[in-house]
Amino acid sequence: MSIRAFAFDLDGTLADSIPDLAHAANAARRDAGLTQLEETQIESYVGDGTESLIARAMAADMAASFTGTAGQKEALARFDQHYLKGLTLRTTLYPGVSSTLKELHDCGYRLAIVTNKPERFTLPLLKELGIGDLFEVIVSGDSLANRKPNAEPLQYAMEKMGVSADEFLMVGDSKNDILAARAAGCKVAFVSYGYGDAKTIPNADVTLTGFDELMSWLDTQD
Ligand SMILES: O=C(O)COP(=O)(O)O
Ligand SMILES: [Mg+2]
Repeated sequence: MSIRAFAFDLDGTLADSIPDLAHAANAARRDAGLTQLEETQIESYVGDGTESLIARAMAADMAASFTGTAGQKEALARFDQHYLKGLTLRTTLYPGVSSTLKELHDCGYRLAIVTNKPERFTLPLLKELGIGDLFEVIVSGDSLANRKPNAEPLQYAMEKMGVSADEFLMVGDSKNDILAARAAGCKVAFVSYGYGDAKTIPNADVTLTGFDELMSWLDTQD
């Protein structure tokens, strides 16, 4: 079966959102009287949703988890305020993303977003980046009971678009994207320019070093 539909991860795949995420996380740390962290350190905390990002960023510890303490809730509220004020101050689409998405859309492929980012950030971010109208399904980290690496968001997107797993390709930059695709039984492309650590990433069906390589890979499939 050939590919008819795509699910795209957002952070680290379509958009380089670290500068604004790091700025907001550091602003939440400043509000709590903590020192500023390097962007690269905050980058390593992204991928499991905003609550995890905040728990890790406030503790400066990858092993920290969000347990809903008063301090974490306060930090999350502060982060929300800061991030919503500047979702796209320094966030940009990666090279080739806009043109490739438009080409896929014009060719009749069905496009979805499957991100762990909460909906309150996902929807305005896609709009500000000028690509929101290209997607017929947008599944955020808090849209359903489970998020990636669970199969549920991909299964939901496939059902909404009426495509089967062998017609569906997940494109993402993290372990969660690959595990979710495997759990849902669909193919997966790993983009190596994102935030995932290639050393810890399970095997994907294809690795793309640039987003526009998707078109040439697609030509090889049937
Ligand atoms: O916000 C996150 O934790 C990650 O978002 P992503 O799933 O689009 O990479
Ligand atoms: Mg990602």
